[in-house]
Amino acid sequence: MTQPRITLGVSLKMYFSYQQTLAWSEEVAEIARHHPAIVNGEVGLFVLPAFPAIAAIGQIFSATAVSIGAQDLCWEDSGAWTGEVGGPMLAELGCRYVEIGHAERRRHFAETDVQIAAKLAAALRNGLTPVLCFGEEQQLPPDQAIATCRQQLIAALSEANRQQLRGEVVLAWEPQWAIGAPAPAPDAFIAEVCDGLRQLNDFGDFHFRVIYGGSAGPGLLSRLGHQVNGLFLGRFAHQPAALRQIIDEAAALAATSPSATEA
Ligand SMILES: O=C(CO)COP(=O)(O)O
Repeated sequence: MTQPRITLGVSLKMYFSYQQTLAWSEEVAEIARHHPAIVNGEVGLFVLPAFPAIAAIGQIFSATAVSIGAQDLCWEDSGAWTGEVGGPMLAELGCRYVEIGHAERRRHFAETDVQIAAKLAAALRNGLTPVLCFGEEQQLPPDQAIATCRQQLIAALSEANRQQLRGEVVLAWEPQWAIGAPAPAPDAFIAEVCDGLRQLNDFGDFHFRVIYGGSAGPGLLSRLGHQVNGLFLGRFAHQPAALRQIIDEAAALAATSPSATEA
């Protein structure tokens, strides 16, 4: 599958009820069916609902170019793991993506670097694209933020490297202090850290896309331009009209991407 020029992801976290998730998905599917940049694949959109809604939204998005995924997975594929969901079942349900290591899982569920690394390996083993979340806890100068993120990435990719797993990994950089905040991190800071992250090349043989998350919403992508490969959205995608605006911004950016002008 060719790579989209701009990638947009939405995690619905645990905000919506089951019925709200379906209603929101119907509206977003309607947008996606008609939006040229989604239809032609220049802008990629993936949606990560709560586990029980995966099958139903898979149906809703089935006639669109929107991909679906999960917000977590078990590091084991099957067996006596009460309450967990394994990669094989996610793949069976039509998931293309799976989120790993979100700050809320690290904080509230005490997920460790070792577990996150094992989950990332499980995702790749099952043909799922990991959306690897990482980011510094406190506000730091850009060079220190990059160094902190680098350590997290080395840890998260270590098990996949050890098992010589390969594939595409979406790097969702989310400074923890910018998650759930009124506004995203400052534009210049995002640009500098994303640039630094893209230049890191000591992680192994993966194909990376770097997307920014943390109170991202309409307007941000236009301001950042080609400094990011896309956005990972939370609350500010809850209104389908706001998401449509972000897709419009992504489409405008995709049309001016270096690879677009070369083509
Ligand atoms: O954590 C995020 C996406 O997973 C960002 O959430 P908010 O945009 O709601 O801060």
